[in-house]
Amino acid sequence: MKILTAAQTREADAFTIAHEPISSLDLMERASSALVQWLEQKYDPAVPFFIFCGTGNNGGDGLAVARLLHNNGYDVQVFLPETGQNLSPDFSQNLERLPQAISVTRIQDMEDLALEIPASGVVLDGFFGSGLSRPLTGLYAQLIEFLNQQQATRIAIDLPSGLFADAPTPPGSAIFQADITLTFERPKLAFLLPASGAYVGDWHVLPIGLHEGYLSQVESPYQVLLPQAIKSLLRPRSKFSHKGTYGHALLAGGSYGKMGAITMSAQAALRAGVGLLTVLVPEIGYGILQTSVPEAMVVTDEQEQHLTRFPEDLTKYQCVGIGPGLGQAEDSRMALEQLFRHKLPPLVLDADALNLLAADRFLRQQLPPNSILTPHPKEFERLTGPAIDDFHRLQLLQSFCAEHSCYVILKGAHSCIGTPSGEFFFNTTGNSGMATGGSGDVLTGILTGLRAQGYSPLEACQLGVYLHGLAGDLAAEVEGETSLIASDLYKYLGAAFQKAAK
Ligand SMILES: NC(=O)C1=CN([C@@H]2O[C@H](COP(=O)(O)OP(=O)(O)OC[C@H]3O[C@@H](n4cnc5c(N)ncnc54)[C@H](OP(=O)(O)O)[C@@H]3O)[C@@H](O)[C@H]2O)[C@@H](O)CC1
Ligand SMILES: Nc1ncnc2c1ncn2[C@@H]1O[C@H](COP(=O)(O)OP(=O)(O)O)[C@@H](O)[C@H]1O
Ligand SMILES: [K+]
Repeated sequence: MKILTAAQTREADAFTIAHEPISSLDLMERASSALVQWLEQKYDPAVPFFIFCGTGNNGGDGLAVARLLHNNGYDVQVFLPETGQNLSPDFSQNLERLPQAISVTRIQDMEDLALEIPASGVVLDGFFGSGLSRPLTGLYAQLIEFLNQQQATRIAIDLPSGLFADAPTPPGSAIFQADITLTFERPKLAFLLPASGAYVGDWHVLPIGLHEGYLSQVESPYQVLLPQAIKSLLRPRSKFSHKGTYGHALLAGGSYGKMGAITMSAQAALRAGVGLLTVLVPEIGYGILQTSVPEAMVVTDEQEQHLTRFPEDLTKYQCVGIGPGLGQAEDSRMALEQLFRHKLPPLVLDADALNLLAADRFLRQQLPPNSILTPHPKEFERLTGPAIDDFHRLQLLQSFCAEHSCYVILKGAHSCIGTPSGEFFFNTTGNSGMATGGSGDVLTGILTGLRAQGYSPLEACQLGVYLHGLAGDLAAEVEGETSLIASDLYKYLGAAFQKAAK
């Protein structure tokens, strides 16, 4: 699903109004009805609503929601800061439509707000949405600060006020700290990035019937990965297939004290459906791998504690994954340099393989095209140099992928796949239980297993991040986020495949 910029959202709005056709006021009514339907499913009429409105269309939504909730028996109070700003026509119309019985408090300064908001109440933020043009100051900033201190549930309409939808918000700006954000039609880019996403809380997309004629043709480099798209990528196994049908993968890594990393990758590659798996480890890993992953074949380096060379001919493998637990010894770096000189099957590079690449510009330039790299933000910035903010990091991602013709999975709460052609795909599965050592090693195994089965690099990245996160979500339902550990991720991978195929 494509993500739209604030400017594209306005175009979608205007296109829908012109081509459905529908009046702007009726479109606002449709958006507000979608909000109310969501709210009524979650809260009963005993819950009081405190609705704060700006003077644009986000405020218009707030007023329409106030009327609709009131008409359905909810206790609603409205608060309108008076800053002398222009009123949008739909705001004015909804103000006229507001039933007399609803209490409206006009606020010129904070002293006008003698208000106790009970913890059981809900605060709705309708100050600003996609029309924010500058950081909030003055009365709006003071009101946001007041609301952010309340115990009540804070819900943002469309976007937390003060947050830019698709540009960095200057640090220190006043931003509504939402518990929940109910956004229209499409998630906003800011929701998916760590600094801005921290203000959004749980977000839900409410469809409001924006025109398909616009949505299907609009160009956007940003997309979110949703279940339908993932389902269509999964290839069923065929009855007369055999282990050769599903590829032979090689996973290389492990070093003294870090054999767990490559062991978990191996488990994950197998659970991802690869036909045959060989694991290349230093001598010290032989017994460990043979005992803990009996399904895998094991070849060892003559060096006891870390890898120093790769087999000359790797062409019998359909994918080679390198990095988990590898370490950064100089002879491991040289082995990688040697490796890049040969004809190679598709590569997945993670962890210390990335750190070795980062430390050696020459090595980076030899990176075989169509490789998949899976850095977390620190590993990523070792490769590209520091990012000023999350949006700049996306620019760095775009140029790195283009320069090296590779696919990079920038890992995080919404892992982002960058492609050589400049697209970004954000994952929507996963949870903070996965912030635990070894989670990334499991992802490397999944990607290697998928790529060996013949999935294209983009398909493997999309399926890999989605299934990895889904396994985390299914594991968290049983184990809880706190107790989730990386080995749960491959244990629940089978259930994730099954759920994704439904
Ligand atoms: N298609 C959809 O998705 C639909 C969207 N809908 C809703 O419309 C919302 C967008 O509405 P909107 O364009 O009127 O913008 P909104 O955010 O209300 O504010 C603009 C006003 O605020 C002002 N202003 C800006 N920054 C400011 C600041 N820092 N401090 C003070 N003032 C500031 C700005 O003034 P200006 O920049 O011109 O000086 C202007 O007057 C959207 O989020 C959704 O809720 C639905 O109703 C229907 C379908
Ligand atoms: N808060 C979170 N929400 C969702 N996924 C997360 C979260 N934190 C971490 N993850 C996922 O867990 C994995 C962590 O990878 P990484 O940092 O490389 O771990 P390790 O090096 O310990 O294996 C990534 O795939 C990341 O997307
Ligand atoms: K808002």
